[in-house]
Amino acid sequence: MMEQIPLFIGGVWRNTHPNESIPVVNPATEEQIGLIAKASLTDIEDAAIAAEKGFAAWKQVSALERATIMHKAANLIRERAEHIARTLTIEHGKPLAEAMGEVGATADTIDWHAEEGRRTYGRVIPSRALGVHQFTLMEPIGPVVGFAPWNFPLIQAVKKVAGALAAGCSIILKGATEAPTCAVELVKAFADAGVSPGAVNLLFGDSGQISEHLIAHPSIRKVTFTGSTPVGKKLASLAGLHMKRSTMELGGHAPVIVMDDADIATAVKISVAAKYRNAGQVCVSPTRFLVHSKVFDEFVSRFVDGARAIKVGDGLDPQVNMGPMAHRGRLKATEELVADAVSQGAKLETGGNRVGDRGYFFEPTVLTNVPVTALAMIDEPFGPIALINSFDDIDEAIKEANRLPYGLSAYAYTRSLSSANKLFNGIESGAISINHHSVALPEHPFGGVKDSGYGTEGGPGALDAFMTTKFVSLASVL
Ligand SMILES: NC(=O)C1=CN([C@@H]2O[C@H](COP(=O)(O)OP(=O)(O)OC[C@H]3O[C@@H](n4cnc5c(N)ncnc54)[C@H](OP(=O)(O)O)[C@@H]3O)[C@@H](O)[C@H]2O)C=CC1
Ligand SMILES: O=C(O)CCCCC(=O)O
Repeated sequence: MMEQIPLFIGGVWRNTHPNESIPVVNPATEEQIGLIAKASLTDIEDAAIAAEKGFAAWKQVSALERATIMHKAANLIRERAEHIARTLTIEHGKPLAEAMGEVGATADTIDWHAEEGRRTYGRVIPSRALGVHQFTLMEPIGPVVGFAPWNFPLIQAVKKVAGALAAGCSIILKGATEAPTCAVELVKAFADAGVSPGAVNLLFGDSGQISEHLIAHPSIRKVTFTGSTPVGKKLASLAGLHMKRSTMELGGHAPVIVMDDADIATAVKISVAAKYRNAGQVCVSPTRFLVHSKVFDEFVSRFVDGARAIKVGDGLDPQVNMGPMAHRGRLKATEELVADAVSQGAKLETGGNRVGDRGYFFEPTVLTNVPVTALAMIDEPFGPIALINSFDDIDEAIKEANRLPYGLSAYAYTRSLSSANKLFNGIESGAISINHHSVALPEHPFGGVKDSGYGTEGGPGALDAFMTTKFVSLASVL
């Protein structure tokens, strides 16, 4: 039996006619494993109306009760973790251990936002006049539409859903087509935990149609998107046109600066694991390695050994460290990026080829001496490709780090406090990790600068993105 993946609108699961379905493919086997209900315009409009009703109900639920319901949802995710992780691996391709990590992080993200929802404090403002009380209230902005990407279809979905619900908003989540079941499980956990009908809704389908209809819709007050920079610019323009608040978490092309005083063995060990995690389909993936010429040969040699030691295969195999690319398009794009770099003079140190002829597997790849005109040095590679070049001077490295319009994440390795200081002040990025690789935890603000977008998810200001400030000036009646 083919798995049927439904929509969720106004507290009711809804299937569409099988002719209006989108196939789900296992990227490790290329077998069709499911059919997703594709939302019609009527479904999309119904979701907007449901989200408006859901907002009216959910904002009346006390912050404490909302937190209790959200904690219950987090625990349901934990209870169902094995099933959710397994389907995530089958649909997306990532190794089971990575999928389990994503499920665990999802539950933690819900818990963290639930508690933040109990602390949406306003401020008291000393008034200039006697008998006048002035203060601010933080109010939920209203129904939100959130778009989850396919690379982390669960953790990037929950940041939007948990943020909205904790603030007292309702949300329509557009789930990732490549790995839809985890979005269904996420929404199911909230429904089973007792969120108001319509507070969480789930759509799949034509992302262009969904975004155009909902961003323009008068009921929708906020859009939050994780995905590519070109699509983000389009949605941000649409949001501007309709005066909707937006958060845009877009692409990256993270530089990694390795100084000559760094612990090279550690830098390589951390970087190899981070580079090939999720087959490199990570917006904060370390990508442009800029290595001091004095340690370049040692770094490359160790890195190549690390890349060759990675076992590629079906993510359900516990021995596997790297699964397939999530969809056929990424495989083709990765092949093209490697061919282009080599044709422009880059040296292929290892990898560079598709693995087998079934499944979207690609070898962990290392390219060195890559010209800055190579496409991989300009566009986000979003695949298992490490690009390693050398530098002699820290200012030169910072200049190269800032060359691209992206500014999401950056990494550096050095034992010198003065170099570290220069690097974290000089590099234009939303985040920088020095001497380790910090993953995005719920308490960390996550977002980019320049073409990597604006606004942050998580961290101390997580709920601000879903709230408005109301100023109240109250005079006593004389
Ligand atoms: N920042 C990040 O985490 C991510 C970055 N990317 C970047 O995007 C590149 C290409 O990814 P790819 O999926 O092939 O291409 P796209 O740029 O077409 O799609 C990127 C994401 O945006 C969604 N999307 C596309 N058009 C619209 C729209 N009009 N309205 C709303 N959502 C839309 C897609 O959903 P759908 O597939 O349903 O159309 C998908 O999730 C990657 O190489 C990477 O650089 C991609 C995913 C995540
Ligand atoms: O959307 C992305 O690609 C970034 C997700 C980061 C997740 C993590 O570092 O754990």
